[in-house]
Amino acid sequence: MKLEHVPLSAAGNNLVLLTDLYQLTMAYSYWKTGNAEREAVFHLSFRNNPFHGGFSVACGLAQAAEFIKAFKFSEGDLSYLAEMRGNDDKPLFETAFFDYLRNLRLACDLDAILEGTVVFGHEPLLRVRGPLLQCQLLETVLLNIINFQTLIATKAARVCLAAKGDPVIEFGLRRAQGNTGALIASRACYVGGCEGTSNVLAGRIYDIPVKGTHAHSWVMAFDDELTAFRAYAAAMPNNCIFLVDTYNSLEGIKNAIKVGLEMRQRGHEMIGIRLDSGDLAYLSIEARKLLDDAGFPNARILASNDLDEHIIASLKEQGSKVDIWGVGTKLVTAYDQPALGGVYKLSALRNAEGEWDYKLKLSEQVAKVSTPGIHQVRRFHNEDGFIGDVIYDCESPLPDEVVIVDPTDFIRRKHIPAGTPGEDLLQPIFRKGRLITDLPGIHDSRERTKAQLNALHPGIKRFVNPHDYPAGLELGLHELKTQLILKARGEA
Ligand SMILES: Nc1ncnc2c1ncn2[C@@H]1O[C@H](COP(=O)(O)OP(=O)(O)OP(=O)(O)O)[C@@H](O)[C@H]1O
Ligand SMILES: O=P(O)(O)OC[C@H]1O[C@H](OP(=O)(O)OP(=O)(O)O)[C@H](O)[C@@H]1O
Ligand SMILES: O=C(O)c1cccnc1
Repeated sequence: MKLEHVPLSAAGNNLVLLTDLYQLTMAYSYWKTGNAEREAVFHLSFRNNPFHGGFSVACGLAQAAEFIKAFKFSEGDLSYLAEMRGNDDKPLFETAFFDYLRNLRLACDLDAILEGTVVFGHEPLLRVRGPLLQCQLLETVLLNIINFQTLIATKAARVCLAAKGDPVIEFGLRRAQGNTGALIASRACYVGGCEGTSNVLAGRIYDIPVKGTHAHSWVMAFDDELTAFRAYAAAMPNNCIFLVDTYNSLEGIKNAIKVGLEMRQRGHEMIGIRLDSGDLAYLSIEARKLLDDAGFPNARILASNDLDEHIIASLKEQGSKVDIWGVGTKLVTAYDQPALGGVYKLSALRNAEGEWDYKLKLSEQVAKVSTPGIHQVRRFHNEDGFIGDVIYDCESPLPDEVVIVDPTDFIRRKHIPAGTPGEDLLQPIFRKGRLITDLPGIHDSRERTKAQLNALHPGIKRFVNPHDYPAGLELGLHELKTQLILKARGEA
């Protein structure tokens, strides 16, 4: 049975205080200075694809939507805030602010790129529009949700690409970053392309197929390996993948074959074996020969042991005969890049005359200068797949012939001829705080990842020096940004 309501944490769905204190002190100050209700636009984006890769996979929208739906300050939350003191030992917040928070109902619009969509640096994954105070209160938790899940879905997609269509099972729970991190990592791994997880609660909560073998402790609990395999086959004849490396892998394979033949006489078939140490290329090739010669051409060879996309790719190149990959620690902890650097930036604010003031944050580094405006992303394609993404300002219609300008190097441009087909990626999800669409389920999001990766040129998916996918600013938006940079520096 699938759980009807997916709790976001042990505290239930209401995570309104899962934020940085400065969001609340700013919210209070917007309220106090009469700025709380000014209409604002923020975008959530990251600058660089993780793992030195050429693409990322968007993930986390489902949980972000759960958070927004449940957003409400409880009496307990307000009492806690009422106890906070400033450096003069007086209350940090006025009592009247708690009445404001008590009655606060989110009235923001959220537009988002769907889970499982491939995305690139600088593209807005989310656009939040609404009262300034409310948009501000969403910053930290949206970053927390989208940064981690996009990172892990991207890692999973890379591991699955390396496996070239072989099933990948996620085994990460025991070494994941806490139990909530493990659960949500299992979900992101499935969206990214894994076929299942060993994590039973993740399976129940998110409807992910749950799979597994057995541990070394099972073998060690008996006098010898053969006895252990026989006992497992007797107890669990319909789920036998024997872990063969407790003492000696080649002997272990032979013991698995012995027990597999005995199982056959009783009308059962072993699924296969698991290798968990040693040279996985050599051992899998030997295992395949032994299994085939013994009449088990369909027995599967599962490999685990500190795998990641690079080791899997190398094992494939070495001609390994592994056909299922169990990947844990390096996947769910994003071992080689533990965080995605997503940011959430204010880009437009209504002024007293009711017009938009476009906002930008300067930086010495070109890549860190934020982009002003109210953005949408149009993805262009031809019969071979995706050819380029343009970030444009919704207030100015796209020209017939689009010029995409690289946000970190304005000399690099791509021209998209008039009439090239394309779709807008940001889709309306919430209007005035109300969910207005059925979000795709986890299985659809996983299918989307597969289809999206198929539409990317292989050069963009390679692990070493991937080709840069053209994703950047529409020429008019680039020019507007340049003017605003010069103005902010007093050089206009
Ligand atoms: N043929 C291979 N090519 C590249 N990497 C491999 C190959 N075979 C195994 N590996 C990887 O090399 C690493 C070997 O790990 P390690 O040095 O801990 O040895 P081990 O065989 O696991 O020994 P232990 O008995 O301590 O578990 C693992 O990450 C494993 O996935
Ligand atoms: O290496 P990972 O990618 O993280 O995959 C998970 C690992 O966890 C288990 O080892 P562990 O030593 O914890 O238990 P075991 O006795 O069942 O092997 C399993 O055998 C894998 O080696
Ligand atoms: O089922 C397995 O083989 C498994 C589960 C968790 C961790 N390592 C292996």
